[in-house]
Amino acid sequence: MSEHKTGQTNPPDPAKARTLAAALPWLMKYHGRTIVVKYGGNAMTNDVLKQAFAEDIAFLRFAGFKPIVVHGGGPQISSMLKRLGIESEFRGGLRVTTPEAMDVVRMVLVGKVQRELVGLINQHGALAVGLSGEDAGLFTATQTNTVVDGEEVDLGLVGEVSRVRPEAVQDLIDAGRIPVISSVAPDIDGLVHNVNADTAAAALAVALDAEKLLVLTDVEGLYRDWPDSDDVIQEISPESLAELMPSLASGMVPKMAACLQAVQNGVNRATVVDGREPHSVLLEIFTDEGVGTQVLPGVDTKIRKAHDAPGGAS
Ligand SMILES: Nc1ncnc2c1ncn2[C@@H]1O[C@H](COP(=O)(O)OP(=O)(O)O)[C@@H](O)[C@H]1O
Ligand SMILES: CC(=O)N[C@@H](CCC(=O)OP(=O)(O)O)C(=O)O
Repeated sequence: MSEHKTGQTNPPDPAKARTLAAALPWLMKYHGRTIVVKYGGNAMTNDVLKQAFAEDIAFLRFAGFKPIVVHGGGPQISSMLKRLGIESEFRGGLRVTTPEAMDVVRMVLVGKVQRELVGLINQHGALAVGLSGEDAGLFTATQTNTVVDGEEVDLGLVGEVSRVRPEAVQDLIDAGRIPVISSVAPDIDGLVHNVNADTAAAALAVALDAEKLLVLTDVEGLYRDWPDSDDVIQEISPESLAELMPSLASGMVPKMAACLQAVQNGVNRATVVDGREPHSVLLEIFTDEGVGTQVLPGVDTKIRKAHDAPGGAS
């Protein structure tokens, strides 16, 4: 016996259809294209944001894109180091990493943050697979130091990516999976180094010839006159960004260096977006302008008022 329910239903909402139809140009543009998304630790501080991020990544995959997640976890590492009573400091946006701290970095990134992201994405289908730079030779690191105020600072077990073997990631993408990658990597002798996640994401985007590098963080984009946050750089060419690099501070140094490295080496565009905004990944990909800072060749620098600045759009 069949049962029929009667009662009030809402009429179909034409606005929903318009929103879907408006996405068509971007669906066509990015169909089958590789997009590397760097998810920063500062943009994963609450559950609502994390769930929205996982939905966005699954959405991209079901829309026919090839998303790859490279994740950070700086604040999560700092809080674990603090709990364990291990001191740590940042110089030039990078964590000075002792062997003792390195154990914690690896444990938090691979064992905690990566596992959590994989679990959240897999709530939308059995798609995500976690890897680190140690898996299948994905990244080889070379120890690196930094220069702060003209002086070289020894960063300990910090590496930059000197070689990428993207085959394992490519295999996963070809199988329709979503790789979720932690930024720790061995050097040629097998000693594991701490790699900034922005740096790792850029290296992978270049090696995979990605269409786009999308970097989520906890600010609206690159502020022109930081620490003043009234004016956001909306678009900038690699040449103008290279000129700006020496004036940048803290976490923006590796982030903008990563965007520059990506665009200078064949990635079509790199964008820094505000990960405090739920669904910022979809907003950036399916919107023409006004979201974050885009680094792309051949543009004049374009500035806009910050959304939360006096006189800014809201
Ligand atoms: N010019 C700038 N524009 C925006 N943010 C800046 C700038 N210079 C420094 N910052 C700092 O960089 C931070 C982002 O880097 P970081 O903390 O490493 O983020 P994430 O964890 O997302 O990688 C911002 O929260 C801000 O404090
Ligand atoms: C060398 C270095 O600084 N490594 C970073 C790795 C994590 C990271 O990059 O996390 P975010 O993306 O959240 O900043 C660190 O130890 O914090």
